[in-house]
Amino acid sequence: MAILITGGAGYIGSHTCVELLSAGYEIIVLDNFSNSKPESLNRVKELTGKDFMFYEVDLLDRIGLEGVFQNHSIDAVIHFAGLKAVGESVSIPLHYYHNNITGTLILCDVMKKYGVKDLVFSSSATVYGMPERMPISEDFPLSATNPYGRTKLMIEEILRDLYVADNSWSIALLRYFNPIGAHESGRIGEDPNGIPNNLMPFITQVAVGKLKELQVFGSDYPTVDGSGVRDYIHVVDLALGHLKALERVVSSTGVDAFNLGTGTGYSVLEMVADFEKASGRKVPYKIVDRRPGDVAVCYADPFKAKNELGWTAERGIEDMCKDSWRWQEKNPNGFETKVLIDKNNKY
Ligand SMILES: NC(=O)c1ccc[n+]([C@@H]2O[C@H](COP(=O)([O-])OP(=O)(O)OC[C@H]3O[C@@H](n4cnc5c(N)ncnc54)[C@H](O)[C@@H]3O)[C@@H](O)[C@H]2O)c1
Ligand SMILES: O=c1ccn([C@@H]2O[C@H](COP(=O)(O)OP(=O)(O)O[C@H]3O[C@H](CO)[C@H](O)[C@H](O)[C@H]3O)[C@@H](O)[C@H]2O)c(=O)[nH]1
Repeated sequence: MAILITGGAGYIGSHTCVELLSAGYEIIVLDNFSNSKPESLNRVKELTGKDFMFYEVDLLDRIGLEGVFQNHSIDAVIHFAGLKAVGESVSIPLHYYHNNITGTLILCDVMKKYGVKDLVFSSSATVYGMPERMPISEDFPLSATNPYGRTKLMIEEILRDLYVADNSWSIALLRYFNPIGAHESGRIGEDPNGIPNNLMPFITQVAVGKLKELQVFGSDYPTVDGSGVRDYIHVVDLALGHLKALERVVSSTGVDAFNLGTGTGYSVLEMVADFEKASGRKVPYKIVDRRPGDVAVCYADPFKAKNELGWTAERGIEDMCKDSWRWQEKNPNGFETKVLIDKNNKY
């Protein structure tokens, strides 16, 4: 079976490519490298010993995208491509709406034209807005608190409308909780641009000495120690969730949402302690004010994914911390390989 992976050079996409290739799927990867590096795909090849086709194409480039569908007989699409930084989405909302929503509209239209109607979409737990209770199940009310979250919510609704209009589509909306960790080889992992927004890459960059100290956003939440609680999930477990969702979309029709989380929450201070234990490094931190827009606690009810997809997260917090650290320690500059320049400025 041939699967098109949009955004396949990114953090979750590259780990999913490894699992798909290892399971024997043929993959075709598309990315515009707006938030990733070609080196991640070289390493996917290295890790699996398998080759695949890659296209440097932007989803907004309809002609380029059609070229991919003309060259390959695609059976299904896993759609990761999108911009994901919450703060940036508040500053440049039009760019986020255009990239994420128009990109998805063009993708679906081209899929329709080429008779490909099986789709796995990267949604997010952010579509639950400020939930009133925990754990969060898929039937909770949906809302968004920033433009990024609204793109996910709008795309979910667009995909539901698409199914209503043509019920031969088969779509899985995967609502990820907080992906962390890396492939256990330490060859691929998360490589954020600039100062990380998310907790784990910030912690690893403090531990490796690139950043001075972690700022813990808030110590007065109604949680075990006052810091925010989240459902951290190992990126390899998340990747494996996509294989299960893929099996479902290719064998049925409908549109359905699934939480991909572990069902267990950890506080920021617990994460710091677990990371220090797993890495043997100190993570200096200071407590600062709450970050605007953050919820106190967020964790999944993962029952539906277990029941209907046969998927459960298996890797625990120790593996998540160890693997995040191995990746950071072996690749202090992410995928940027050192380039030696001689005195004549020649490579
Ligand atoms: N990482 C998280 O915490 C998280 C949580 C929930 C949902 N998600 C969603 O999962 C998906 C993957 O996330 P990730 O963490 O791997 O992010 P990522 O930025 O590492 O990967 C996304 C990839 O999509 C590519 N891309 C973006 N716009 C594109 C376009 N117009 N055309 C072609 N390629 C494009 C980027 O270059 C990048 O390689 C995203 O849709 C994201 O919103 C991520
Ligand atoms: O430097 C930091 C960064 C984060 N945190 C805290 O660590 C926890 C996790 O924060 P992240 O930024 O890593 O993750 P969020 O849960 O805030 O958000 C992430 O997960 C959401 C889904 O649950 C959405 O997908 C969102 O886009 C994505 O960034 C929060 O309590 C946050 O306040 C800190 O204390 N210091």
